[in-house]
Amino acid sequence: MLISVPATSANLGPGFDTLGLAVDLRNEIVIKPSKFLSLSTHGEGAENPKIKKNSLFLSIFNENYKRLSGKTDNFRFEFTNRIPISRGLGSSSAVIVAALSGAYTMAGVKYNKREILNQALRYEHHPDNITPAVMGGFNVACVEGDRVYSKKRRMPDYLRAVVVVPNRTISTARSRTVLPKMYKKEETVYSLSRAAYMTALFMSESWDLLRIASKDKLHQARRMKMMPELFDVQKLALKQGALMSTLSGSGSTFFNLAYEKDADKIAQSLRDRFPHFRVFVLALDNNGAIAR
Ligand SMILES: Nc1ncnc2c1ncn2[C@@H]1O[C@H](COP(=O)(O)OP(=O)(O)OP(=O)(O)O)[C@@H](O)[C@H]1O
Ligand SMILES: N[C@@H](CCO)C(=O)O
Repeated sequence: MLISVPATSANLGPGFDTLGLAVDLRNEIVIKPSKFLSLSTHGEGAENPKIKKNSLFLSIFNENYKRLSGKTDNFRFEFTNRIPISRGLGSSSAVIVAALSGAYTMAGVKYNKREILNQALRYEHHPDNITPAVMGGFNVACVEGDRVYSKKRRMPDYLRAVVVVPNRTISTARSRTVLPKMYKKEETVYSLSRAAYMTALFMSESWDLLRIASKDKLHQARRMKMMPELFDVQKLALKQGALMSTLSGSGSTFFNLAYEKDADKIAQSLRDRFPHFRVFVLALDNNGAIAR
């Protein structure tokens, strides 16, 4: 059994805990029945003993496999990690969604994506990464009770994500602590109006107005101050023709949306100026989590 889950970029500027999209950079997990529990890890984090142990995946997989099958069985798990860890590209969501998809599949229980998404909300309480990780595409999502309500729009193949991955991690839990408990009405309206406008732009493929719509006053600048070089990343990406340039999730990655024809030029400028950061040009993903 192969499970594959894409990386995701959440918030997209003003859509804090609400908007997100999937990019074509996937973690893959092969799961096979086995006499003993065994794990192998390749790629991102493979040198880190905590990641190799993958207690996040195992605890969710085991809890749900037992819930669904009534049994405790052993498996071999082969992880190929391509999503940078703790960098704002939804690495934790990918693990959660993979563990749930794996548990349902190995237990032989039929499921739909909505079921996986609602279960994933138990482990990650904001829906903006888990929704595109499950569904693919651009998603607007809200939570009511213990359910995610979301709407997906497929992304066209003439756009690219130019993703700048700094060499330092920022954990989501820590990055949420730098945010205020209360916001001024002006800041709230500034971001709320842009999140609504941005949703309309994505839904109508009006890319050229994203620069205005992607500005935010709730979280970006406050978080970027933890890594001030990010202000220069944003300035350069926009100067080179990015349609929008936003902190990806809680950081440290920067997400730039661009027309395919501009993407390589933007990426090269960013590589030249920030040689210590990794820069990827990625297609957008419309498939979300896959199990086969
Ligand atoms: N491939 C992986 N294997 C094992 N654990 C992982 C893996 N990817 C992520 N994790 C766990 O998730 C944590 C990172 O979650 P965190 O929410 O801080 O970052 P993120 O999901 O990459 O960022 P964001 O939510 O802003 O997009 C890691 O510290 C680790 O515990
Ligand atoms: N909406 C979340 C995304 C990161 O998981 C945040 O900004 O904290």
